[in-house]
Amino acid sequence: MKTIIVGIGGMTNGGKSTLAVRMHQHIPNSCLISQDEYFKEDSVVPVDSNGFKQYDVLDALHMDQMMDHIETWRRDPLSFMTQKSLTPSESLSVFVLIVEGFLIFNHRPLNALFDKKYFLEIPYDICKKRRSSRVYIPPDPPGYFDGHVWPMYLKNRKQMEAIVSDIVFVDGLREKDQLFDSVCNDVMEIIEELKDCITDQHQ
Ligand SMILES: Nc1ncnc2c1ncn2[C@@H]1O[C@H](COP(=O)(O)OP(=O)(O)O)[C@@H](O)[C@H]1O
Ligand SMILES: O=C(O)c1ccc[n+]([C@@H]2O[C@H](COP(=O)([O-])O)[C@@H](O)[C@H]2O)c1
Repeated sequence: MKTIIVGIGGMTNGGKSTLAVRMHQHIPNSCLISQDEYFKEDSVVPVDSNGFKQYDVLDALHMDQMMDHIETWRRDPLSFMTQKSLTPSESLSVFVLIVEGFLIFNHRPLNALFDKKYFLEIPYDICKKRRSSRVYIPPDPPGYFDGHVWPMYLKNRKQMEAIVSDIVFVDGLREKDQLFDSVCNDVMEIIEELKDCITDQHQ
């Protein structure tokens, strides 16, 4: 049995969830873990001097819990799938974990686990526009994008680039189907190579 962990990182509204969900639906024996599901409760997230909640930092996330879940998958991907009510395919040779989120490459212990890293990027104006039509809980207060989200993106990206080198940057402006085809085909090629290795070992 072989495993592969694929990171779908990128800026807010870059298209991470859209791509990752579709990849999960397409790739046999894959599981999906989304960083958005690990945000701390609003009451414990600090506020800056301008009154903006500091959500766009690793400290606003339960990264310990996220790492525990990833570790559970690594120990036994088949039972992880079963626990998530996912049906394993008949060919059980390669298990795939897709990890999606805006700060996945900023957390060093997680960073070390990826076999392949993709980062979706879009320009400032498109990002601001996409974000303005999305409703978070709690919703973005007026001025939040320019006062917190964008400056933190620039800071986090700089930090990411200082600690990671092998990221494949993906243009998030590409049409959804095209974007999916290029990233998913790339991952499927890696899976096929791993399957060939397994076959060779058994011959
Ligand atoms: N390739 C794309 N082209 C145009 N719009 C997209 C694309 N990918 C995602 N979107 C749209 O952008 C918004 C944010 O997408 P989402 O996948 O939730 O982003 P993220 O998970 O990175 O925050 C959604 O309205 C989605 O439909
Ligand atoms: O999901 C939540 O609980 C949540 C609560 C407050 C804010 N967020 C925002 O979620 C953003 C990251 O998610 P995403 O899908 O936009 O990449 C980040 O920019 C945060 O400001 C998310």
